[in-house]
Amino acid sequence: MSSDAALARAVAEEAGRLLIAIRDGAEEAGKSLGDRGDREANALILQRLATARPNDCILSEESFDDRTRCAAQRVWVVDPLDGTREYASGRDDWAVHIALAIDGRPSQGAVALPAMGRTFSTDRACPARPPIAPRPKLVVSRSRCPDLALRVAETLDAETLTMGSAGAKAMAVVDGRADIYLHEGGQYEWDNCAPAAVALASGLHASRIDGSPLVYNRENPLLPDLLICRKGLADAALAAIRAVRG
Ligand SMILES: Nc1ncnc2c1ncn2[C@@H]1O[C@H](COP(=O)(O)O)[C@@H](OP(=O)(O)O)[C@H]1O
Ligand SMILES: [Mg+2]
Repeated sequence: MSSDAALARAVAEEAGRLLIAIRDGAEEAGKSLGDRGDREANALILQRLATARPNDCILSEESFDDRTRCAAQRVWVVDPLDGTREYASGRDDWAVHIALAIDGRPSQGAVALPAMGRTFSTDRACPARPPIAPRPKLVVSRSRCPDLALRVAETLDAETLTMGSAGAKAMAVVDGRADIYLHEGGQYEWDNCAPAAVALASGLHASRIDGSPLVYNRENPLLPDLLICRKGLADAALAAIRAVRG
């Protein structure tokens, strides 16, 4: 039997190949293409996880949540297509997220970036990251950039980069293309559970913006803010967030 991380990686890559094939062959575009990608990737992931781990629960962005998962220890937290609007507009910054939360902790998981041909997972060695530059790079949502992030960038004298998908942004910090990913204003557990699991496993800081731990499998899956960054920047980023929030 494969490990939970290897399962997450294999299923995320398979869903990624399906999403690429759907987009390459699609006659539809825009929202209907995004909806089809969400739906078909979700069906594939649910089927694979149910077969491989029949006793586990699943929380997916694209499935009805009857909350039976709330009593379970092991819950797969799935976003079959994160960055749907980027996927549907032909961009590369979208991801497949598959994580396993155990007792609410983001324990194992994978983030596939199919259009970039890359998959990151909790069981793969942490990539060598360059030293933190004097002017760190802070990556933010391209369509819902929070004012807080811009003000923190100013406080830290950081350069800002914009990108779609929480997974794509978090993996940019994992592989050293960016140093900080900061979000507030709304996200759900499926948007950030796999990114946080991979970030933590690769030695990064990942928390809420008040510095408290990210906790999953809550009754209400709203998890509206997060900070993922190089450990050496965490104190400065949290202090800047506190200062800006007042
Ligand atoms: N303010 C907000 N409210 C709800 N969801 C949000 C949000 N900001 C970002 N998200 C979700 O977080 C994911 C990454 O967003 P972004 O690209 O803006 O960083 C997207 O997931 P989906 O693409 O799965 O819907 C998006 O819907
Ligand atoms: Mg999402």
